[in-house]
Amino acid sequence: MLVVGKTEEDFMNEGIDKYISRLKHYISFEFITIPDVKGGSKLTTLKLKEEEGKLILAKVTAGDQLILLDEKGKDFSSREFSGFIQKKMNSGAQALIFVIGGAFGFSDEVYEKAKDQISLSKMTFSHQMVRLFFTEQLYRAFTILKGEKYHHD
Ligand SMILES: C[S@@+](CC[C@H](N)C(=O)[O-])C[C@H]1O[C@@H](n2cnc3c(N)ncnc32)[C@H](O)[C@@H]1O
Repeated sequence: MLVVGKTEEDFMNEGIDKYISRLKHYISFEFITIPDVKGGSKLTTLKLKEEEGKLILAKVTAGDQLILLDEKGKDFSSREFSGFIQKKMNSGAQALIFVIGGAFGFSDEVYEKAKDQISLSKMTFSHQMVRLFFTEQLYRAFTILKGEKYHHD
């Protein structure tokens, strides 16, 4: 998973770490933080997104699948999302790279490179909150795939 900028709130870091450690029972999982762009506050929003976009794309190698978290993306139930993950794992991708954008979202270059866009809700969450919600949903997806008693519907 790739995120832009550090998570500042300890209470969120605690939650994110909890789900990442649970996730690691099922998959090899890496949480990569793209550092804030230097002098970012002096850049226009467009330029800032372009600079962040370059840093994001620099982490992607051939065979990786880029999947963006985006409020305008496709929405899933948790069970549907587990099916999506299973299909992706069967597709032979080298790695699935889920990306959470910065405060202003993604550049056009990042959208062009992305294979899929996933929405957690039509509402916009802070880029920090989404890290916590999404690590929990990923964990939930694996418990569904393994038939474990975590998800109930
Ligand atoms: C504050 S939002 C950026 C909003 C910005 N208006 C945009 O155009 O994308 C920061 C990041 O959090 C993630 N995000 C926020 N709400 C989301 C949602 N409902 N579903 C999926 N991702 C979301 C996205 O990765 C987004 O780039």
